[in-house]
Amino acid sequence: MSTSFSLPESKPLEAAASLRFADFVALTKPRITAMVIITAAGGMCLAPPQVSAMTMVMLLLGMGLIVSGANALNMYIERDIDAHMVRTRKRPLPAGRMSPKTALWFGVAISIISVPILAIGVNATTALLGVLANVSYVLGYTPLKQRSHVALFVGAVPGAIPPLMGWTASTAHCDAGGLALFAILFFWQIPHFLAIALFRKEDYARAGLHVMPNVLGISATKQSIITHTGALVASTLLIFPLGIAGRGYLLTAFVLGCVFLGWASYGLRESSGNKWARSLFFYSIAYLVLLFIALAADARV
Ligand code: HEM
Ligand SMILES: CC(C)=CCC/C(C)=C/CC/C(C)=C/COP(=O)(O)OP(=O)(O)O
Repeated sequence: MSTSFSLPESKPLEAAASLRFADFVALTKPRITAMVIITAAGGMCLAPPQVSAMTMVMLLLGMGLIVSGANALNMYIERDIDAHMVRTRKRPLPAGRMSPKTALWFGVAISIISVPILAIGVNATTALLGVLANVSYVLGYTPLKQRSHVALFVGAVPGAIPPLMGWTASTAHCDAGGLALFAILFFWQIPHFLAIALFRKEDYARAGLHVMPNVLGISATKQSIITHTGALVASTLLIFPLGIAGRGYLLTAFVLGCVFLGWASYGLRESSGNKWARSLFFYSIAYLVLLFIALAADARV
């Protein structure tokens, strides 16, 4: 379904508006950033040689800054689109509480600062991956979102790089263990976002964004959720034969995965609507947290 529309500009900056700390925090998408940091910390704990406390601090600091910078630049580029969506219209830029220039410089500054922190404090491979993730999210995924629903698969690459960065912080190279963690995060993002795209399809259509339910339809989207959840479960099980985590993890990943697949399949019924999609999105978050707890608790290092 294509939608013709004209985008209103984000509100002009109110003269009296003073810059608030809370708005800078909002610009970093703090909840998503926190979760991304957890996946990076997980990658770091699982890789064979344990890193020093200083490397750990540098990775988490550098990761926090490079992800926050990417998110601020995403909000800068999407300020007019965000003004159209119920979910995003109260953000600092569309609401007129911050000037676009401030957001741009904030995003550029913290992205740049993060690079020497990662390169010197961690290692060159991890810094390079961070730059690749930041640039592909800001200059690849963000503009593509306005053109094609395929953007999701491009955006899932930067989203999957942080656990790999955690791994390379320890090993300095991308081997099978790091790539398995990358695969888990890559596949996890597809049902995570397609569930959101289902229960927010009207919001996305209003903003002119081409998400899968509005392009291929609801049924194809539900099928895609199941296929990618299947690939997610397979990649989580791969962790055991790779010797990264033990039987306790394997059992937990299997049970969590069966629940995910079962709930995704329940959605195939025509009557499963927004309520089901919203619950699948919430389960995706709980699933990832529990999976990483199981990984950390049963790590073989
Ligand atoms: C293609 C990749 C992704 C897309 C398109 C995406 C999109 C979104 C959207 C639109 C929301 C808001 C949901 C709502 O309230 O309606 C959201 C929430 C969330 N996402 Fe993702 N996400 C992606 C990847 C990730 C990754 C990699 C993580 C972390 C590992 C993550 C963690 C979260 C968390 C924790 C929330 C709930 C907190 C919040 O709404 O701020 N997401 N995601
Ligand atoms: C190391 C590094 C820089 C990693 C990048 C991590 C990162 C920012 C992951 C999130 C991936 C993603 C596509 C989120 C949704 O953005 P959206 O634009 O669809 O969300 P919105 O509509 O809420 O703005």
